[in-house]
This record gives sequence, structure tokens and C-alpha cells, in this order.
Amino acid sequence: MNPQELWQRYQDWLYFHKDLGLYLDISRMRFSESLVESLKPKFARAFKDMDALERGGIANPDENRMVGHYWLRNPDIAPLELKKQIIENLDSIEEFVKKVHEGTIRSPEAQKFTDILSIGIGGSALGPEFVAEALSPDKPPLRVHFIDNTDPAGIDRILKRLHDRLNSTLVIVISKSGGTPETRNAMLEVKHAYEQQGLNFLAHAVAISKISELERIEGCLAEFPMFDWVGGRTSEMSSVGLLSASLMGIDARALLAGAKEMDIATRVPDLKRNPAALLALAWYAAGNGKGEKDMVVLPYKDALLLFSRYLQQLVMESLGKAKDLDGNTVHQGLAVYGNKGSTDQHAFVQQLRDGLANFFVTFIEVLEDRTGPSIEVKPEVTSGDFLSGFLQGTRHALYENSRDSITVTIARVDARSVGALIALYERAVGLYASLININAYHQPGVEAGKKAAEALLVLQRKILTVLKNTDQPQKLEALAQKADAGDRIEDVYKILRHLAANRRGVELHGDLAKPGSLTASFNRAASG
Ligand SMILES: O=P(O)(O)OC[C@H]1O[C@](O)(CO)[C@@H](O)[C@@H]1O
Repeated sequence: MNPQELWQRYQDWLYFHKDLGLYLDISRMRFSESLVESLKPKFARAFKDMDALERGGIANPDENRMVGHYWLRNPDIAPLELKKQIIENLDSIEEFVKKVHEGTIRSPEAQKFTDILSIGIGGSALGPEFVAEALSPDKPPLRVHFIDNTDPAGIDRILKRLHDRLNSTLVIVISKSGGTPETRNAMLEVKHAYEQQGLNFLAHAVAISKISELERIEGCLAEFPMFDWVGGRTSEMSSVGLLSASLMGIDARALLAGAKEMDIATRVPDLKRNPAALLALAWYAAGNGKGEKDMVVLPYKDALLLFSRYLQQLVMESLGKAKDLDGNTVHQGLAVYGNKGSTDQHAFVQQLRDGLANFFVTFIEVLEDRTGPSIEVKPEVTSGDFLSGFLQGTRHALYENSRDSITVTIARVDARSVGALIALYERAVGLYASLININAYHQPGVEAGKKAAEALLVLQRKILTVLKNTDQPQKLEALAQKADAGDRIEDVYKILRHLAANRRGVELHGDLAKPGSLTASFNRAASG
């Protein structure tokens, strides 16, 4: 297309939400009118599916669950029995936050809580992390820290940082299931750190969980529910996201208001007037409805750095499915990665421009450069003009080379626009899932990795028992046999190597470059 035609296509497909100041431009995605025509029946069904979901239908058939994250920002549309719960929960979060800020709720050792340590993983971490990075004030009433893994060194790093302030740190333990090992481990490690300092962990802890299932946290400072009908990856507007955000001084009501406005906009059953439907169309067109192209998310704003990581879970855990709703094997998905512009122009954008054309870009543009004035870094040019120029330049350069892009533009990064962005993508994922006929709200695949890990830990215990009861160094094959794992010698080797590296009493003898020749023994003196 020539520049005039492109300008026309830009205007034809531009979506603008006046109150939110949000633009969506899909003009640089190469789809035809005939594709749009052919997708109309699918969109009609997607709008109907979404309507049924919002009315409380069982939108997650495998788990027999309702899907109600839209109700969190507009309790009036929730089933009557849930409306009260949502309102009361928000009120109790606000009351708790007010008391923490005033110092009415405080730790036994300090006048006020100074820090938050948020423990959770996946949907119980990514939203709060993204929102904290995007919106935390420069001087928040409480500074936030996250542990979102079972990495001992990672846990130590955070605990060292907090060492002198552990007594004024509020620990929020977040787990919908209450049984996620990483979260449980991190909680026990943090509890241990409190005990090492002679502090009562429970007097510093808040639980967001099905409490009864989260071990050893009964009797904590406060408990907030994680509703069964809110999925982890869409839980930012529940207790999961709102508690830490409010404690940090972020306007949670504005976050909810932005999401609510976006929900209204994305409820419109008309493709061209519905920004989430336009996104779903663009994704469908890019990857033939099969995710054949990856989504590269590039916010040109440092505060939005974690948006791509947040979207990675929302999109990939929702859409990456083996079966469709009719039981056919489809292996669907949509890969998401990204970081930020213009930083990435000095990193992976080279490949985007000239290399493998297996992606489309989503630029996130923010119109307001900063709140204060800007100096000129060249005559009539500011740093922000450069940033804007880099975004436009990259968009042109990619398009020239047949690389497509979407641009989402917001006026500024604030609680309202971040709420709107989250809601926009939540809905786009839901609509796209309907287009490709999959269940976006379950995650059967993640269980496989968890089960395999559990099996390895069972094997580890067996190996240790065998080794502790043998005097002679054992060949790996023999050890595997004795541990009832004759066909898992590689697993046995990996377990031994890890134990040997961590002062757990295991010693490996022989040439490390030839794992098959090694023998292993247990030396009590080498443990601990
Ligand atoms: O909140 P939970 O139950 O600890 O789960 C954390 C995350 O783990 C997953 O279940 C995947 O394992 C995600 O869907 C979820 O967000």
C-alpha cells in the first residue's frame, strides 16, 4: 500500500476510547476484508459466549467453574450472592490498609509497617509485580518486595535486603490453591528467618488463600479470600492485586474504574467498536488462528517493563492448549515475549527487522513523556521526542520489511490506564479463545511438570536411604536398581550431582566428564 492508502487504512481501523484516552491501531496488520467477513459468525458466537460467561455460566467446563473477574470491577453485574462478597472484601481491604497506614495495625516491634514482602507465584505474583513496577509512587508508604520462586539464593537475596526491617515487614502469602510448592517453601523459609530473629511470624503475616489449605498460617494477622470463580492469571483486581497496591499507595479504585470502563467498551458486540475484538481479530489474522506468529510486546515506557511478562502468563496459560472444546487435538497457543523500547532496538530488534519473520509486534505507546518539563537534548527536541521517534521509526521500518504491528496508545501511565490495559487483554484473550474454540480458563498442562517434580523428590528420598545404608561407593546403575528406578539412571545421576553440590552428604567419585563411570557414597561428615 502507498502512504495515502495506509493513512486511509489507519483511519478506517482506528479505535479510540475518549474517556480512557486509549487508541488501538491495527492498520499495520495485513488482513483482508474477506477474512473479516469470514470471521463474523465466529465473532457473533464469541460475543454470545462472553455474555453467557458474564451472566455466571460455567465458562470453565473442565473445572466446572464460573469465571467472574469482570464482576470484581462491577459487582452490580455479579450473581446476587457474590455481589455482597465482592463489596465487603473491597471494604475490608480498604479498612485494613487504612489501619496499617495509620499504625493501628502494626507489628509488635515497630510503630508502623515499613515494607511488604509478597510471596506467591504465577497469577499470584505477576499482576502485583507489574502493577507495582508501573504505579508505585516514588515514596510509597510501604515498599514492596517479591519472592516468586523456590530459589534459595533468590530468597536469601530478598531476606538480606530486609534483614534489619524484618520486624516491620508485612508478609503477604498469596496462593489460590493453598498448595503451590514454591509458595509454601518460600513461606516456610521466611517464617524461619523471622524465628531466627526471635520474631513471631504470624504477627507479621497476611494470607490470601483458601486458608485452611495453606499450611501453618492459621492465626495470622488478617485473611482475605481468593474467590473460587477468579482464575489466578485474572486475579489482579481481586485481593491478590488490590491489597499490595493499596498498601503501596496506589489508587485501587482507579484501577478498578479503568478496568470497568474497558469492560463496558469490550462488551459491545460489534467488531469495529470493540477494542478487544479488534485485538482478537489481529491475533487471528497474524497466526491463521493457529498462533503461527509470536506476539512481541514492546512498551516504550520503562514503567511498563513487566507488561510483557504479565501478558505472557495471561495469554500463554490461557491459550496454550492441546484440545479444543470438542475434544479435538489442536495444540493451540500464542507465544508472547518482549521487554521495552527503545532499549530493545539495541538488542533483539535487529532480528525483528531483518531476521526470521515469525512474529508481530505490539507497541505500547504513552503520549505523556513525564509530569514535569523537559530539557532540549537537541534544538527543539527532547528525550521524549526521541522515544516517540524511535517507536514510529521502528514501526515504519518493520512494516517496510513486511513485519506487522499493532499499536496501543494511552495518554499516561496511571492506575486508570493500567486497569484498562489489563481489562483489554483479559477480554481479548477470552474472545480469541472463543474464536479458536478452546477453554481459556483451565491449565491442565502445568500439572505434568509438577507431578514429574514430585516423582523426582520421591526418588531422591529413596536414593538417600539406599546410600545411607551402604558402606561401599555404588555405581549409578546399581543405585538406580536398588531405588526401584532401574530405567531412570539419568534422573538418579542428576539428583546425586545436585545433592553433592549442596553439602548433603553425597559424594561422587570418578571422572565428572563421564557420568556413566561415576560411583556415589554417603559421608555424614560432608553434610550440613
Ligand atoms: O495461586 P496458586 O494456587 O498458588 O497458583 C499459582 C499459579 O500456579 C498455576 O496454577 C500454574 O501452576 C497458575 O495458574 C497460578 O496462577
